[in-house]
Amino acid sequence: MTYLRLDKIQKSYENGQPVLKEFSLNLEKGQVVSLIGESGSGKSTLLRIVAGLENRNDGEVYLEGMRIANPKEKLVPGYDEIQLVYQDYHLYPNSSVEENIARPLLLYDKSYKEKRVKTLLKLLGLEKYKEKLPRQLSGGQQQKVAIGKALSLEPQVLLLDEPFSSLDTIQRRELISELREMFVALKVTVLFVTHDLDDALQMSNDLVLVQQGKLIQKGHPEEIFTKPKNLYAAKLFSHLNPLPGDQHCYIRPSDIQLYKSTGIPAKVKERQYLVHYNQLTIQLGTGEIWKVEDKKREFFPGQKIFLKWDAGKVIGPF
Ligand SMILES: Nc1ncnc2c1ncn2[C@@H]1O[C@H](COP(=O)(O)OP(=O)(O)OP(=O)(O)O)[C@@H](O)[C@H]1O
Repeated sequence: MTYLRLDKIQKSYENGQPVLKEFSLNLEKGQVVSLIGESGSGKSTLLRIVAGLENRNDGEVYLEGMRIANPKEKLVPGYDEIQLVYQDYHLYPNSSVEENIARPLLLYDKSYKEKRVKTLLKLLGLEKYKEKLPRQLSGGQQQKVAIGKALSLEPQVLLLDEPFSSLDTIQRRELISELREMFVALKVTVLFVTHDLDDALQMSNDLVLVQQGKLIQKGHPEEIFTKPKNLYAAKLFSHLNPLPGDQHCYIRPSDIQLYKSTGIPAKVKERQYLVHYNQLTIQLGTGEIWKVEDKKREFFPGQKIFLKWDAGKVIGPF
């Protein structure tokens, strides 16, 4: 049986356009999936529906066969088994790290509570900060506390709604790799929402792309990179150069080989130093402006350049 099942979810807010359109997705136990979509594509709405915190118009959510009720059907909306973590940490400002993590366990047995909090502090590397208040911690550490708080009830499903947006790139990368290991160790099923492909790739190999409330494509990043279903999926991974005479087909900068004498001629307009290559802006004889990757860093503005690519790498038509 599928562990977490989202079945044809439909959602519109009052008098509004549909925000989610027949959205279906199946997750296995312990699977970590990154859901990527532009701002306004319905990602947060979807997570709130999965958590049982937002009413859906149609469709169902099941966790191990148990139907997740809409908030209007329940006295206390939401489920202990499904925890949602947001970007803003929702921590108790006057409680220590330890107390924050213990807070959802108020009604639990003291020895269980102590054991659980100790385990989470250790897993999250927060032992030495356990007495500190949230404001005495960095953004990354505060986010760890928020995740610890969400994990204290031993949820089976953790929903992460852009939880790292306020952190800088290095903090994000480190935190994501630590959390990824922890999620595997705890066998928790995770749906991670982001609009950042890098964050998504750091977190998991299972990607789901959402556009305007619809699931566009899901699968391994390599599959989406080589066989994107639409222009949005294709553009997520790199710039696309439109083929001359066929504006619906494209070639990626990384799939173009550069030569000094044979191939399709172009002229180098600009050169930008990037970490692994120089990005060249070039103009083709037909007038198109393209981006290409000069991995050997050998071309300069004003120079002639010649291009070749494998017809199999052409993307589209879209
Ligand atoms: N409570 C609400 N009432 C009315 N409309 C809403 C409500 N919440 C969200 N929306 C609308 O639903 C659409 C989807 O919003 P949602 O927050 O789910 O998208 P998102 O993909 O999470 O966006 P972002 O990445 O910016 O957080 C948007 O057009 C938004 O304005």
